[in-house]
Amino acid sequence: MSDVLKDKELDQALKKCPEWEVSEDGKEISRTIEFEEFTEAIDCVNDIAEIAEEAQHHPDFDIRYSKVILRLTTHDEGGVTPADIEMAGRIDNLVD
Ligand SMILES: C[C@H](O)[C@H](O)[C@H]1CNC2=NC(N)=NC(=O)C2=N1
Repeated sequence: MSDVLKDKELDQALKKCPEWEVSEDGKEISRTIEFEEFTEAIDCVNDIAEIAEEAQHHPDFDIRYSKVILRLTTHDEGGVTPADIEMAGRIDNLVD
């Protein structure tokens, strides 16, 4: 059975991660983090990379100078699963 969260389950789960928003197609969640400098953005990506490796669950990163856009989805399932919510929470703990 698929682990993909239904719309209502996803809305409920994101109450704990209010910085994250659902994409238009509902298949991923994203968060944007802004820094003063490019090097801070890169440091943040490196920190997140460490926990992503540990969890074997990896966000997509879009680095735009001092801004980092993170996207999470479970590729194998074609949507957002509890693994994405857990990673979003771990990222929040790291950066907030
Ligand atoms: C085998 C390995 O665990 C899988 O390919 C993992 C790797 N990291 C992953 N990361 C994310 N975000 N989604 C996945 O479906 C995924 N799959």
